[in-house]
Amino acid sequence: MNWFSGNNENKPLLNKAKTNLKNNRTWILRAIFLSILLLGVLYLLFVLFKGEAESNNVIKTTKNPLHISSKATTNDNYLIQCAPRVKCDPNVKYRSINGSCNNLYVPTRGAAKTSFLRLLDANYNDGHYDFRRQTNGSKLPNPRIINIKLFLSREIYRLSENNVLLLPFGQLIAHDISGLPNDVPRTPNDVIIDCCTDDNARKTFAQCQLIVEDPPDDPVYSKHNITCMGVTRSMTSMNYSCPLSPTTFININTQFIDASEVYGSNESISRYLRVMEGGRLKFTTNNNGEMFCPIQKKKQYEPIQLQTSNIQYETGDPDNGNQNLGITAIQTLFLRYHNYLAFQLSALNPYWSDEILYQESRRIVIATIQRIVYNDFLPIIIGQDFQEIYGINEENIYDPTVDPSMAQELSSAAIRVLHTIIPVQFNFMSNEYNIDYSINITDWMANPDLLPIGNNFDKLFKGFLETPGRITQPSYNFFISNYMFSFPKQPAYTGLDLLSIDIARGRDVGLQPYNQVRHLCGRSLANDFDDLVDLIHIKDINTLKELYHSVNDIDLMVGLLLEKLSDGAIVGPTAQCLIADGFYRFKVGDRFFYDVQGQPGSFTPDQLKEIKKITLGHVICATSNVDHVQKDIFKTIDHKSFPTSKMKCGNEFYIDLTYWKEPSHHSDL
Ligand code: HEM
Ligand SMILES: [Ca+2]
Repeated sequence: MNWFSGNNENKPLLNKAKTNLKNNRTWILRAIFLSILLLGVLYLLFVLFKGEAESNNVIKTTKNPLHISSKATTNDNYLIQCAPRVKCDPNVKYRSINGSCNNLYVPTRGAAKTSFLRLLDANYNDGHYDFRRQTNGSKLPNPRIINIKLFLSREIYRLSENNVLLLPFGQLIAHDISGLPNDVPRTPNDVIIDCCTDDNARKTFAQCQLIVEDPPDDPVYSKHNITCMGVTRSMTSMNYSCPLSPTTFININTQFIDASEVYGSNESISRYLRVMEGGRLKFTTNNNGEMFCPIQKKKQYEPIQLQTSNIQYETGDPDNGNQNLGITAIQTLFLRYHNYLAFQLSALNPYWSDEILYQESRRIVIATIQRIVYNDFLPIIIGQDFQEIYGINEENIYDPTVDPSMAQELSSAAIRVLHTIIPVQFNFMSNEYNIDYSINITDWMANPDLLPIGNNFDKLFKGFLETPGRITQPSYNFFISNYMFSFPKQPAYTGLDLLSIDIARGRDVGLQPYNQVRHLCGRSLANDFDDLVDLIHIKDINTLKELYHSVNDIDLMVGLLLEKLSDGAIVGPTAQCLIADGFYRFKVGDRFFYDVQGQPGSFTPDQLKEIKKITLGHVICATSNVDHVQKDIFKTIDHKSFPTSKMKCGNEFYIDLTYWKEPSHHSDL
């Protein structure tokens, strides 16, 4: 209604006021003035709020322009449709064995036997399970041919400033956060089917789709008439009675960094591994009385070669603890460390129960591993500065909205770039720091027999500390690229090719091609091969053109391996981005992360101060006869040339647990 209209409704009012037309006019002017003022104030408020909201956005997006977020649409399907419903007690002090109840809002988030996270939706030809095809509809190039043409013959024999210890520690962490079992086809009588030799199986078993055919002119395999690698597809949610589409993969390990490879990712394994006395884990001893993991009664590990080893150890990671001598050694190290802590804590607190001793020791083991990962390991992998600007080093604030799960892109590609640091040899080093002997991959893969012999454990760790590692480069070493898990009945130098398997695995789990993932990590989409020149050498781009139909077809693993390294890092920008994303999640999304405060399981400030002093050097000193370790534990120091650059185990590496001593209750009894 118009204020000035002369309609009947307004007339009486106007009539009442007719005596003072001037007053009336003033009133109108005032009203107009007030309205304008009000509108002005409203506008000002609007501008202010809008500005603040925008600046908030600016803060959110510019504070960490490096952060990526998942664009996948299927991430919660497993949790919604198939994960068990779990009730949590928010006051529980210790993390559960299977990782459930870490996130109190979504209790199964990050737990063992939940799905991997996808950063980008799965890419399958049929949208469900069939391998991705090239953009022209043809099959993707054979992974072995990709290896031969791009990687195999370009090994760089320059040594790294990092030592070999980086390798077993890295693998230990990889197995903490990721477990994707192979789906091995079997006959109804449980006999393993060899997809390579059984033509019929190839057609009938979906698991056999991943086999890699070796080309007739293969530089290695053709000499031995080996024509095929029997890689099998991975277990899917279907194997866990959860049919989902697109195909979804289940991480059988807890997705948090929580030493699940030491304690197990489910209650039955964790119980089995415990003595149930003094908080200790089960162990065996060698002739010197030194501690090793318990020996498996029934050998479980499947690679054919292991069936010839006399022993296999039980660890919290049943699939991988025996895979190679390095991983078995570092598993043993942390078993010993747990039992060392349990013993020390029981001396301080004689009245603590087995359960408390176990849980408190476990809590310190986990904190120690997390500390080493974020303080010593990750800075080498993605670079100290990058880690800093990514915000991974900031004081920890737990954020329950951050999904702590392992990304498929990280597990099945980015972190596998570290397969390039696998060396050919391990050195066993004497007390006098001489190399006693060296063994080749063909002897140290799947063969734990050597570990408990004599002083091999100490000699191996001395070798790890003293031997320069392999530098990351666009190739795996020749042995792991041709002779992995060499087969007993085959000629000595034959086996599998880890690089082909890594490429094939990416297709198995439906990873998006390199261009898409690179784009997720902030690069503009490449329109043709030549646009990759910012990160990939022109010579490699030319080979990529020969192998793939389009720039949009390149496998993620292949692109990651070819990228120039980022400053200060040992991986290229896209792997760096994916690894940073993962380790941000494993930290900020973990309610029990060691430095989170205000949780029932938080360490006291004094305990935390002590934890922050513990390094892998402390662990090695506490658990072995190694007598000197370097401050930067992953840097090579030649003891003989620089004897003073290392520090003596003893006072320097003493772990003070007195802050775990509880006031005695005896007087109350
Ligand atoms: C001697 C050292 C190593 C050997 C022999 C080795 C070998 C293997 C093999 C055979 C696989 C299974 C491949 C497949 O079927 O897809 C694998 C998987 C994997 N590797 Fe390594 N690897 C080593 C070190 C490392 C290191 C240092 C890292 C990273 C820090 C790493 C990360 C991974 C990851 C994340 C997987 C997937 C694990 C899963 O989800 O089950 N590996 N490796
Ligand atoms: Ca874990």
